[in-house]
Amino acid sequence: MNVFKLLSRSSKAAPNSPSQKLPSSGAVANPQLFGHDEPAQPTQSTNKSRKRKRGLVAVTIQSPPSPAALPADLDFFGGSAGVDTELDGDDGKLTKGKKRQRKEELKDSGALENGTDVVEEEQYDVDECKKILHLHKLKIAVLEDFAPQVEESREEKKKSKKRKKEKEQKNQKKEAKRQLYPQPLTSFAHLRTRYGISRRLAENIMDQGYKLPTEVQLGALPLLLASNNHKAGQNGSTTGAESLSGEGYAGDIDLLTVAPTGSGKTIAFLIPIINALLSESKDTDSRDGPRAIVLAPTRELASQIVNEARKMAKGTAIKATLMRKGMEVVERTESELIEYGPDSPDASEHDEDASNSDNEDKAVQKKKQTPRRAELVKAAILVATPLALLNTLKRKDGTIANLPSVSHLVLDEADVLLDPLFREQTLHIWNACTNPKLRVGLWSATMGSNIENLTLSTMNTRWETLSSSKSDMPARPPLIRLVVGLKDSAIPNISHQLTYAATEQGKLLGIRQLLHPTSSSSDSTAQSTLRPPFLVFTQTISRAIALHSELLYDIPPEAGGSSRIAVLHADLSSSARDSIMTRFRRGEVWVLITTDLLARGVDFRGLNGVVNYDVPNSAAAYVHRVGRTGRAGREGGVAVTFYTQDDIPYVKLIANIIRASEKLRGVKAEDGSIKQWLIDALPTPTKRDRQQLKKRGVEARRTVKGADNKSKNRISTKSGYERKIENNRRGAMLGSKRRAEAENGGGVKEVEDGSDGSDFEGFE
Ligand SMILES: Nc1ncnc2c1ncn2[C@@H]1O[C@H](COP(=O)(O)OP(=O)(O)OP(=O)(O)O)[C@@H](O)[C@H]1O
Repeated sequence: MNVFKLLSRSSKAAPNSPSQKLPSSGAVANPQLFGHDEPAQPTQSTNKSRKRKRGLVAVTIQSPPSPAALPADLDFFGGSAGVDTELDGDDGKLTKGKKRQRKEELKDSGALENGTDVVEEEQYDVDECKKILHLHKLKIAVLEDFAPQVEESREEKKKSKKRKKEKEQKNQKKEAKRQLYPQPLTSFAHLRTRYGISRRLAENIMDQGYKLPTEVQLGALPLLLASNNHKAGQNGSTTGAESLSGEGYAGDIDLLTVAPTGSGKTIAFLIPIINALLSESKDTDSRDGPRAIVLAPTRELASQIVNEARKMAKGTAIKATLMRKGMEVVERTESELIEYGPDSPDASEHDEDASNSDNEDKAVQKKKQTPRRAELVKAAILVATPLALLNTLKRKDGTIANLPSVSHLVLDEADVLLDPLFREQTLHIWNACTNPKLRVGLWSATMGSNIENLTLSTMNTRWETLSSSKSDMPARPPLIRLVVGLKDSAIPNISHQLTYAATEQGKLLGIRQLLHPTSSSSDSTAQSTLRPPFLVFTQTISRAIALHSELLYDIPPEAGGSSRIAVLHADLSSSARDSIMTRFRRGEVWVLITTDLLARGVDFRGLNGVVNYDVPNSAAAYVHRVGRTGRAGREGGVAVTFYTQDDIPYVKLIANIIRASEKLRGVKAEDGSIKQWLIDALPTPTKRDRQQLKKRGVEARRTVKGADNKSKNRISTKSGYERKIENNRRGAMLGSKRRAEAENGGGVKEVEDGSDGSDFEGFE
């Protein structure tokens, strides 16, 4: 079906003809954002200074598949060239022939050579490492300062201003010293040859069709896997980890990673965890509790991570599960038991959710039918939202149970998990992980310096507390920071449109124009025409619902009508949320209206664009919202942001992000979409403005509890005058209907027109 044609009602607008390449068309050729043009890996012939160490195995970067030019059709999220599209972990099955081919590829690259685990191979020398890391815009540094950050008083601050400047200059020099240049991972084949990861894990990575590591994988995997190997080395096996000690880091580390949206952070943290769990001693008892916990801010993101983990761990003993109500993470004494019966609300929600879960989850559900002890989570990897996990850890006396079995803690979207909204819950869970060997990973596309400080102080406090009770604490690992590209910036591979709509009505006209592009508009702006599927973000749930009902009938029946547009928000039940997500991923829904619930982490591979119907409440929120398109380096995504008079105090935040993103793309300031005159004209929001915006959103659109929010949430093209006339007319008609009914003793109309008259809404 030709979606664009149906929506534009134009015979001229052929989706394949415009020069615009869409994220939904075909597989991505290169998932990397930076350093495309130059070879990622210096070859022997081009670089004579390459050092060769030990036995050499030739490792080549496999050339990415040429993008299969799929039409921009209904299979929006259908990846090709081996990138699977399904939701659950059993997808991506390969035919025997393909499996053999994959194995051959691994074999060619040395990965399966003689069945040995670690094949010693060439290493880059320091200059080569620096060059590759620089090319891919990777910066890796040790955050050495473990001392808690002491708040200075105002006076002290003034006094020390001069001193600070000098200190900063010194620090800049120091920073250069603290930089690390570990071996970059230029091919997934190195995972076996250099780090000896499990064969099955390597195959699973290949099965997903991943050919080239993205930047964050290129930098993070060597750091984390070297750390894994270091542990294994301590147990007596020989590894290549020592070779990192010069310019990289050989020991245990905690890692804080800031990398662009859609750059593949999920597998960057999952691969080392699964590998570590696989190599940990076999006799680890699953009844001890989960060994890795991944926290994510929303249920949608958490269940996506579970799916990724299941794909990566397929065929191994490592299981991943989503935290659901009624599950237990730690054994409880009889007095602490919470009883679940068949009639409990938790049980009913669990029933609804079970359709998406694995056998293990179903087993939990069965046991819950009888009112007794809930089933203990047996999976090694537990993915949860902070509140869901904390609720199960809370004891009757208000204390929180410890999680000594957990040796890996990942905070995905760490900045939001450590933001006031989730901070308390997250820190409770972090502190409950009392294992002295706990390794922590913090991941996001945006990370304020306050989050770095909070991370350091949390680590300090935790360390001090543990050391005071344990005498045999291992040495404290350093916190390493990995930054890919420009910190806190939007991805460079999408185009941005900042559109002044003046009023709320103007925004509605604007979005209708996006829904019904004319052939002329599509021709003139072929580079940045927004095509379905796309996401529409509003500030509040009620505005999302209002916009949905306003646009419900905008899609022509021949294109699927109202079933093509849906709304998703936190007030819906879990099963309704799951069902909408599934329909959107399948391409049944083309326009999904939502709140910031879907702003972070959620991966819709072939999403063509994002509409900020209401401006986001921070620069970081903009980065995350627009990052739902342009995933894994896909070109052609469009981000449209409408703003009105009410938004003017805050728009500069977004304009600056767009400018930085275009600069990253190599667009000159004068050619960019944000002109200098606009930047000059827009007011700079104060710190207080920004804080207010973040906390409350744009005041004019806030939903205030108990107040009459009708006008704020009303989204309609009709003016107040038109609505008044309409209401009057409707009232008059209702009145005359009632009078007629009273005169005829009622029921006459029912016979006449076949309706019961209860929902009569005028002649139309
Ligand atoms: N090496 C790779 N090659 C191709 N595609 C990849 C690669 N690594 C990950 N991907 C794909 O990239 C997409 C984005 O990955 P992921 O969701 O992990 O991004 P992210 O960095 O966590 O994004 P966000 O910041 O929005 O959470 C996924 O569809 C994933 O399958």
